Parts: sequence; structure tokens; C-alpha cells
Amino acid sequence: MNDMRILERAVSQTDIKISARKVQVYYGEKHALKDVDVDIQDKTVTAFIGPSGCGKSTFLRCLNRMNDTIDSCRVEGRIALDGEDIYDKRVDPVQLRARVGMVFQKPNPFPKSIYDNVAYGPRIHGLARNRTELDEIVEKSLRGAALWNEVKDRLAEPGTGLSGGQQQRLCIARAVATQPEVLLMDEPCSALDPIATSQVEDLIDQLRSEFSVVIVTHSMQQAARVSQKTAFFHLGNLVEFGNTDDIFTRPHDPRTESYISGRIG
Ligand SMILES: Nc1ncnc2c1ncn2[C@@H]1O[C@H](COP(=O)(O)OP(=O)(O)OP(=O)(O)O)[C@@H](O)[C@H]1O
Repeated sequence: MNDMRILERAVSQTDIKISARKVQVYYGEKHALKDVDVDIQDKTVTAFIGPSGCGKSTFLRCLNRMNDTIDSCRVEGRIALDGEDIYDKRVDPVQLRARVGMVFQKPNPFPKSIYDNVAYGPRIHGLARNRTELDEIVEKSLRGAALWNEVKDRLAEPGTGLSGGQQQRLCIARAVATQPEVLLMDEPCSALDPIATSQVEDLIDQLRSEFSVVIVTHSMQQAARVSQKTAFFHLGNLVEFGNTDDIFTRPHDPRTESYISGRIG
């Protein structure tokens, strides 16, 4: 192998942030995800698409062990973050979820002030040595979530008093505050109006300069707008994974073709 090929290979391997191999998920007897293999690249937006019930959210929740909270759920196979098995018994799920943050479908701010919503994670993970550093993290996170200008004069007010779109950006700021390496978003715009959706989509595009974003979406237009990679799931199988442009214009699998042309789902 020549030097250039060796270099290209090294670069492409370090680009992989999360690697999943032969992942199976069961809810009791139900086999919800079958043999999923996928590599999530660093500093890239990856969209998970597919009909309702195909397993998108289930797989997303595997990536930060959120399924641990569901008693009937069993995960098999290997999922590695930077090459390390996240299901290893030495891994603390709370620490893992600071590295692999999550934003949910419905904005779920804590019943605390705007400031404390964002400061919560940095406080429990000891990311600030004093109040000045904490203030800096809160401001940077709120700026990063494109919310600072709207809330800087009302930081002590409850987060739950913000509009739906602002609450979702607050939840993004809360996730960003722990300096995650990956941000998982489960239909983050489904409760938002078109203007708030567009703000969150712009934000996703900015966030990928800092870390990987994985987004579950029912909107193919949204997947096409925000992602560089797309994974199409169907009946618990990962049918096709590739560049978003290719998935939407030249899908290989007839099931992907049927879904994107609106014949299934
Ligand atoms: N907590 C649970 N207990 C039992 N079965 C579950 C649970 N969560 C999901 N399932 C089942 O697992 C399968 C995959 O569900 P999942 O929510 O991952 O699909 P999805 O593609 O995200 O669907 P949607 O687009 O409707 O949100 C479905 O058959 C669902 O009924």
C-alpha cells in the first residue's frame, strides 16, 4: 500500500466516532432490531429515517444506553465509542450520557430557572471550578443553541415559561453544556412550528462543526436538508446506509426507493 493510501485509511478510521456491529434489541420476546451494523462519523449529521415502528428510536437509544432504563429491553452486539465498548460493565452510563447527549421529541426543561437548566450538567460533572466559569459555560451553551439573545435578561426565570421552540433550544443548550462528543436527537422538531424548526435545523448545521449529530426524523425533507449521511430502517433492519444525496437520488434497495417515493410508510 502506498503512503497516500495508508494516510487515507488512517484518516477514515479516526473519523469514526461510533461503530455498531451485529446489534440486536429485544423487548421481552419481541426482536425489535436485527443485526444492525453502522459507523457514525465524527463531525457529521446522520439521519435515521423509516416507517413508524421500524426501530429508529430504539437504535438511537442504544447509542447512549438510554434503553437501560426500560426493564424489558435487552441489547446484544457491540457498540463502540472511539473504539471502546459502551456496554462494558466498567462504563458508567451517567458519564456516557454526558459524552453522548440526547434531545427528545418533546422539549423537557427541568422545573428550574433557565440558568440552572444549563448549569445542571456542568455542576454534576464538575466542569466549572467557580461561579465565573459556570457563568461562562452557561453563556457559551446558550449562544451555541442560538438562544442567548432571547434569554440573557431573564436567566432566573423558569425554563418552562419559554415558548416551545425556545424550550427545545434550551434543551439543546443543556445537552451542549456538558461538551458532548455526540448529540442524539429524537424527532427534535416534531413539536415545533416552521420558524422554530428552521432555527433548530440551522443550529444542527452549526453544531456539526464541533461534534457528531444523529437525528431521528419522520420528515424526509428535513433529513435531506440537515444530514450528510442517512440510514433507512425497515421492520427492524437497517436496509441502507450511505451519503444522503445517494439515498435520496440513487437508492440501491427497492424498499428504500419505495419509502422515499412515498409508496411505503
Ligand atoms: N418500551 C417498549 N416496550 C416494548 N416494545 C417497544 C418499546 N419501545 C418500542 N417498542 C417496539 O419496538 C419497535 C420499534 O419501535 P421504535 O419506537 O424504535 O420505532 P420508531 O421507528 O422509532 O417508530 P416511530 O417512528 O413511530 O417513533 C416497535 O415495534 C415498538 O412497538
